[in-house]
Amino acid sequence: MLEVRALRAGYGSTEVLRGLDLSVGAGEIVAVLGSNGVGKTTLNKVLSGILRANDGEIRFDGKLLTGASSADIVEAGLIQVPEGRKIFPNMSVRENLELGSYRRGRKRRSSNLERVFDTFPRLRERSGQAAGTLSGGEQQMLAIGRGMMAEPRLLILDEPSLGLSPLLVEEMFALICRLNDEGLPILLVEQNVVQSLECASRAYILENGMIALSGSAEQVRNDPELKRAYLGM
Ligand SMILES: Nc1ncnc2c1ncn2[C@@H]1O[C@H](COP(=O)(O)OP(=O)(O)OP(=O)(O)O)[C@@H](O)[C@H]1O
Repeated sequence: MLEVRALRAGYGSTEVLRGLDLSVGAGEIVAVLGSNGVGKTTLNKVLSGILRANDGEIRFDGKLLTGASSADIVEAGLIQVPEGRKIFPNMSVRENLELGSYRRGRKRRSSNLERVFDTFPRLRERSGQAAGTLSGGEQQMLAIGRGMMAEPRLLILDEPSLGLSPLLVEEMFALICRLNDEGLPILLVEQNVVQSLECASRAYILENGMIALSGSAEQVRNDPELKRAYLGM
């Protein structure tokens, strides 16, 4: 459903993405993995319409989205949960969630809210609480819940495990796997190679703005170069 071809993007004269190809099929969970500064966030900025591509193509269900506005991208169902969660700490959990559905009518908003509360009972329990008082794991759930409120056809997660304790990281990946089991396609952009490869069906390793390695999670996990560089084996 998502096809990215020969994508080039950067900041001024600094090119960060240098001809990147990737795809996500219906029902898949695909990981884009790489260490600090390889261009993961830059890729997400381009996919969400915040940063303009210099060259290449982004298609979603055949529709060309390169150069489209963020509003059109969201309308197409390509929904991103940004790195660092970007929740509003002084607003309640419910108000934060409702922002995710602000383009929908009241009825749709409230049925989306029920669906999110069913997926995240902890958010229901804390719906009236200021979002800033939630734990780090709960804030990440809130960010994902807000993404779900926008009725995603594909969910892009930018480093969802960042800053979480090991136990919460386990919980977060279990949640991501569950959302995908329920049929939601996911592009998982992560530094956590081990956990992501357990969850993903396919993976891409991003290095210097290009795909250095790709294949099934199994193939990528067993690649000798990856084992040496990322897993210290
Ligand atoms: N606004 C910007 N202006 C100039 N250069 C930038 C800007 N944002 C990022 N960069 C540079 O682009 C490169 C890729 O950054 P990017 O944030 O995409 O990496 P990343 O893989 O997401 O890393 P991290 O895991 O640290 O978020 C880095 O060298 C970074 O310094």
